[in-house]
Amino acid sequence: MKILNADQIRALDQSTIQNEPIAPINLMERAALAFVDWFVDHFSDKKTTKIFCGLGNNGGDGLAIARLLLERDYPIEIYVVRYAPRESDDFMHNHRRLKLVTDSVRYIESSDDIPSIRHNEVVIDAILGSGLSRPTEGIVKSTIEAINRAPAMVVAVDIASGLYTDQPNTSTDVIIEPDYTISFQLPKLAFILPKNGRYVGEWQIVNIRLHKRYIDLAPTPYYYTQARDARLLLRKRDRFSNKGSFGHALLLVGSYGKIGAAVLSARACLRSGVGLLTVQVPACGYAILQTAVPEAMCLPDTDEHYLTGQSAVDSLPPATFSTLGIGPGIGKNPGTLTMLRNLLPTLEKPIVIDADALNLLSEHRDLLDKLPRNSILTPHPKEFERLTQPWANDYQKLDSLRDFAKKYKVVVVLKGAYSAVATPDGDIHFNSTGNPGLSTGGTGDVLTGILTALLAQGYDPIEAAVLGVFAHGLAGDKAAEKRGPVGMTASDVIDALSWT
Ligand SMILES: NC(=O)C1=CN([C@@H]2O[C@H](COP(=O)(O)OP(=O)(O)OC[C@H]3O[C@@H](n4cnc5c(N)ncnc54)[C@H](O)[C@@H]3O)[C@@H](O)[C@H]2O)[C@@H](O)CC1
Ligand SMILES: [K+]
Repeated sequence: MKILNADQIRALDQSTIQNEPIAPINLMERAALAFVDWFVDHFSDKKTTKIFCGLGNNGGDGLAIARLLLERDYPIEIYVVRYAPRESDDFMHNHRRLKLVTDSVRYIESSDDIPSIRHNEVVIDAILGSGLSRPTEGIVKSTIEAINRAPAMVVAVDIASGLYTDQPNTSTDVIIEPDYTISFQLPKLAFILPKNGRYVGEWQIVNIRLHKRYIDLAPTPYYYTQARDARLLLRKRDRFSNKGSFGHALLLVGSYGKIGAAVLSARACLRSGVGLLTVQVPACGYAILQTAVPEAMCLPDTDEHYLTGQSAVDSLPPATFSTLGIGPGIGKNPGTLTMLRNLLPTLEKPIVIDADALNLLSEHRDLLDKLPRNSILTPHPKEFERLTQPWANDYQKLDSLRDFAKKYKVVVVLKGAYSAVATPDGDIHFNSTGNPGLSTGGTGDVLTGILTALLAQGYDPIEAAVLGVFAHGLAGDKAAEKRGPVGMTASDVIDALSWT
């Protein structure tokens, strides 16, 4: 699914109005109805609901929502925040319609007009939407502050008033802090960025049938991966395939005390469809790996505690494997650095790089230029910061992510809520699955195993990253359903992996 910017959202509305065609007021009605459908589902107990409306089309939505909820016998109080002399045409239109069913529209012009809000009430925020162009001030700001102080549930229409759709807010901006945001048709970039969490709450998209062709043609670097997108990427297996059809991966993983990382990445790789798997671990990990993961072949390194790339037994040269996954648990021993230094220039096919392999890259940046094109790097934000530099806000972080992926021609998976997959072409795919339970040791090793398996099977690296991150998050969600986000472990994530 695409994520469009505020200008494109405006143009999309216009395109819908012209091409469907539909009168603007009817499109607003459709939006209001979609909101109300959600609302009556979630707030069926008909608590007193205070609706705060601005003077633009977000306010127009609010007035239409008020009328529709009145028709459904909700106890509604309507407040219009009068911060400017003029209202939008569709606001006026809905104002007239509302007047036909109720007289009790109240106006907020000064702080004295702001009503008190009690804990068993619900607030609908329709003050400002995607038309926001400057920080909130005056009576808008005071009203937002009063709503934020109130103990009531708050539901934002389209986007929280005061939150920009696609650009950074400053730390002094006053913004609604909703429990829910119900947004129209497409997610907004603002919803996906960590610093905005409290200005978004739980968010949901409702479909208002905006012009599909406009959306299909609209250029954007931002995508949001949902189940149907992931499903399209998943390949079917040929009835006549054999284990040779799905590649032979080599994992270079583990060090003394961290053989668990090797086991987790190997198990995840096998659960993700790799044909054959060889795992090279320091000699101390040999018996552990052979016992814990009997499906994998094991190459003990000549070093007891660290990977050096030298194997005690004969093996294929790394470049002959379908792909490699390097990093989980390897540490930063000088011998391991030498291994990486010798290995990278010999490789031509994309590989997966994680954890301490990334930290070695950030400490020896000349190695970045030696990465095989389209390799997948999987940093968490701290590791990514070490590879680049600190950022002032989430938007700068995205710029930095995109620049890095383009410069080194790699795919970067920035892990976290809504993990971001940045491509060498400058696109960013945000993931929709996953939960805070994934913030536990070993889940990164699992992701490395998954991505290595997908590359080994011949998936294009961007598709592998988008699909692998989605499947990893989904398995995390299934593990959390069973154990709760607190109780789940990386092994539960592996057990919950499914590719259907
Ligand atoms: N255009 C359409 O056809 C549709 C629009 N919809 C609604 O329309 C909203 C966008 O409406 P508008 O473009 O009228 O914009 P808003 O309702 O978000 O804002 C209204 C106007 O307030 C002014 N403004 C900007 N920042 C301000 C600030 N900080 N303080 C005070 N005034 C400020 C601007 O002049 C802006 O146009 C969407 O968020 C959505 O809720 C929906 O009804 C769906 C259909
Ligand atoms: K709003």
